[in-house]
Amino acid sequence: MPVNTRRAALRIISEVEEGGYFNLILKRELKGMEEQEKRFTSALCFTTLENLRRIDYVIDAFTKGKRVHAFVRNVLRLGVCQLLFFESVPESAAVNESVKLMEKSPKRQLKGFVNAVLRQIALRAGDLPYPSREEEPALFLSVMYSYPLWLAEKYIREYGMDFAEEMLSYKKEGADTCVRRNARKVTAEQWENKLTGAGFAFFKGEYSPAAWYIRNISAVDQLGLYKKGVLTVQGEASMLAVEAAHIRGGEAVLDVCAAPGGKAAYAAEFGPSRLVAQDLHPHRVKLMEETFARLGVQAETRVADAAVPIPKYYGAFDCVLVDAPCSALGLLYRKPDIKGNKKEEELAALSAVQREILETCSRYVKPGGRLLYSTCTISRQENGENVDWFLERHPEFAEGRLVDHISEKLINRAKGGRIQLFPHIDHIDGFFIALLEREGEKQ
Ligand SMILES: C[S@@+](CC[C@H](N)C(=O)[O-])C[C@H]1O[C@@H](n2cnc3c(N)ncnc32)[C@H](O)[C@@H]1O
Repeated sequence: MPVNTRRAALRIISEVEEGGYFNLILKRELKGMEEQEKRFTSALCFTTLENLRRIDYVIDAFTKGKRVHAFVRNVLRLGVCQLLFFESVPESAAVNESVKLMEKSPKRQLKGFVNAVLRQIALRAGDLPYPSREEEPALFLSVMYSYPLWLAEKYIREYGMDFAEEMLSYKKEGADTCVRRNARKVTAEQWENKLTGAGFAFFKGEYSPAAWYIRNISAVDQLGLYKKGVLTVQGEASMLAVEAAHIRGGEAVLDVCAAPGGKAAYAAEFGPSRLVAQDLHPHRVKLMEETFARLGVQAETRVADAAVPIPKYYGAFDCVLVDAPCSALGLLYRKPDIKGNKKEEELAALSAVQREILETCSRYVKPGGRLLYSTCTISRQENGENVDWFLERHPEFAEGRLVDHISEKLINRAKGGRIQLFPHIDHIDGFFIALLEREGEKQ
């Protein structure tokens, strides 16, 4: 593989390290490359970021904890990544190509150091000094699967070591994109022909009747069917959250954390007479309006803080969706660039906001109506504990029968009105869904 691929990879991981968006930087750097070069560069960056803690642990062990300049560390990271995870790259190429990256750099005087460190690591590749699973279980999980130590400790505490390891070691297989048919633009009968006509290989989702997976597509927003609004990209777990709300034709529906509009657009398919979709951030409301325009969805959109009461909404909605801002731990398995940066303090702060939003928005539910609380996280603090807290304060609400509104394949996993989905068990995003019903006769 020519040196330009590794140079591009070096620029990408350096920029991500400085806070840049992986997908955007990757897209820029891949422009103009041959297909094979694109595949190698993407895989090298993805694998390096996905295994960053493990790679750094190895580098630190072989540089005896010395401070290593950021540029040199990134060169070493790419080299170690190839040595540990790329069987197709010979050891000599992994080392020599890394040394070449040093040659034209301001740190070229350290190319001997890079050469020596990588050669030592190559020699010990089958026998690296990782932490012991028995003696330091949390450190072992954190290093081997490259997650923050606090998260490994939390998962061990909440789920036990074996389950925690299954969660943290899970990797997304394949490159399938989950999409939803937009019933406004294409009938169920036309749908498969449309996908076939566009040359896609595709298959149906396992849980949601609306979920379809298209194999190996990139730049979805450039596809004709996407631009025309025939399909939209949405995770299957997110579809399940909307289905759990069992919205019926003619109902008034409010989505209080709605941008960029995925769930609200799906909610529209169930024929509400009124759909209000709001979000805190004006730029995200704009994105949502673009989504709705593309899909032909009619909704009242608004910028609003869901924690601040709107008295005219009291008792006005049959169904209120609270798809709360959350720590997104359920998505980390497919987000190599952010999985290592999550901060524990975030969780308590988010839980407080989620409670405020639940408290405020529960008032908008009509007697006999539903409050659907969802997050894309795996954190009891943000999920079950919030629902317990809410139900304790609101005896007028009770858990609904989620089993009536969720795929048969998930019935055993639902407890009362709630379900926690796990990527390593369900092979979809790690969502939490809770269906809460307000007592009283539906008018
Ligand atoms: C999980 S995302 C929503 C995804 C959306 N429901 C969908 O399916 O496309 C959470 C949203 O909550 C918004 N948000 C954060 N704090 C909020 C608040 N206090 N009030 C309203 N929206 C808020 C964020 O801007 C973000 O768009």
